[in-house]
Amino acid sequence: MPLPAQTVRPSASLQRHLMGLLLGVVGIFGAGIGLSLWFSLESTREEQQRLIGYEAEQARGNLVRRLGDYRTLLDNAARDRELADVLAFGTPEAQQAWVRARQRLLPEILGLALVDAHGEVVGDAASFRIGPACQRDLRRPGALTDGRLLVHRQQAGAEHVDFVAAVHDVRGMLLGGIFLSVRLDPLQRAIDGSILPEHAIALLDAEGRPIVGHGLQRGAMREVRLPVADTGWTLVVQSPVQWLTRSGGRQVVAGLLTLGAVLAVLVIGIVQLRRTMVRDIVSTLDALKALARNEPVPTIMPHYVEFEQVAEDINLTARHLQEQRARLERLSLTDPLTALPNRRAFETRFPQAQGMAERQHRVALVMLDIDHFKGVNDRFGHAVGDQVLLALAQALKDLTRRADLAARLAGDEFVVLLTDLDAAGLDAWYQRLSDRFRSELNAFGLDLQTGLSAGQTWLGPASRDSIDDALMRADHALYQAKERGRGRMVQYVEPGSDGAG
Ligand SMILES: Nc1nc2c(ncn2[C@@H]2O[C@H](COP(=O)(O)OP(=O)(O)OP(=O)(O)O)[C@@H](O)[C@H]2O)c(=O)[nH]1
Repeated sequence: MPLPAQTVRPSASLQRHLMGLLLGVVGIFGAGIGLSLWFSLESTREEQQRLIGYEAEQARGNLVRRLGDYRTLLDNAARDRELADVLAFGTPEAQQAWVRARQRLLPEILGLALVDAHGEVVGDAASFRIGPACQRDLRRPGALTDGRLLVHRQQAGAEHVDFVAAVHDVRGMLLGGIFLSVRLDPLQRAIDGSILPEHAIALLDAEGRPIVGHGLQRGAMREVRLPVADTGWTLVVQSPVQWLTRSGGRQVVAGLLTLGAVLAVLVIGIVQLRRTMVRDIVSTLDALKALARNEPVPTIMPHYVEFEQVAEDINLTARHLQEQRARLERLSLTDPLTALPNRRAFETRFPQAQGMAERQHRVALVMLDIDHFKGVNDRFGHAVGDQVLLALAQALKDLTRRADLAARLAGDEFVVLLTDLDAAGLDAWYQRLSDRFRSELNAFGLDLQTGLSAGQTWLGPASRDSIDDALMRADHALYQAKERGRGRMVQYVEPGSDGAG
């Protein structure tokens, strides 16, 4: 009974497995590249931030020094006893002369004036280049003492920053002050030299309005803000956002190239692995199919050592199976008692004999039957009967040539195909066979009065003769031999022709 076909559904997919592997490697590499990109971005950001921070520090230092210069100048003047005297006791002319003398010494100064204790400019404010906005500022409470720097941008081309220092008498009484307005250009120069050309810088007042600077932008810029001490001002330095430094960019490109190379190697490797594995599996499958179809089994030569043991086992099993099949084939064509070819072997060989007959060879078919064999069995037993059969088989083996064929059809019935013998040769062969049979019986120690009857016919070409017809003719002739007293060979004669019977 054929075994039911079992279907075992596999749970894992090789392709999925390999793809998973590939994705895993890509993921790890991708994460590595992402991480190094992130580090590069961070270090670029930090580096940029550090650079503009350094620029801002430089600019603030320059600015504070420059402001300090003006402040010191003013403070020194305010402490001068001569100024206190001029303010307290000087005539308007003396006060004016004091101012004019100093005005000439300071080219960057826009305005210079003396102020009384109420914040009013002493003398003609316009001639000292003190505008109404500055005068207003001077009048506000605490303007002489709070040290605030005020920026005035009302007049284009005359933008300036105001410095004020209080002047006291020897007892510390407030006499008034000295007022100084400075153009913004020196402040601009103080901060300009500290930054790279592509960077922007600006000085903002307490309300965030620009005092000096250039190029400040809103939006995606890196920025550093530093307070300018004692002023309420803020210094801002900006640079366009640079995402990656050149070396960081190179690192990322190198990482991507490495990832690409690893991917390519992996993909090629996996495709190759799959192809080679499939080839190994297909060749194994081919061998198994050939085995199942009883065809010559090709020797499996696997590519991978992992398949070596399987291939060796299949090759060995195939060899064993082939040997067993050959043995079975031999057995199926061999009579088990006499080891002569059996009826199947005779039927297999018969077309070859017909071919010979077709090629003008004389091929004789002789059917043999042991005389009174039943009686031998009955009198001496089956074992002796077997000995008799073996004696005839031995005689047939000895007296048939390689091109001939002797087979046991059944029981005590044998058949022989003989090539290239004429009638006389056949008779002689029959005689030799009978004699040999008897001597074989003697050799077995059997003294039996038995002989051989034979019926003979010539084979015709396949187109006009068949195995059944030929056997029937030989059998008919054998029957004639029995009829005529046994122990003889009779040639088949067509009914109606001479000598028929
Ligand atoms: N010992 C033995 N006997 C067999 C074997 N096969 C068949 N037989 C016997 O062979 C005998 C065949 O006898 P037949 O050929 O019919 O009769 P016979 O006595 O030979 O008579 P004739 O052929 O007319 O001379 C039967 O008794 C079978 O039982 C076998 O393998 N061994």
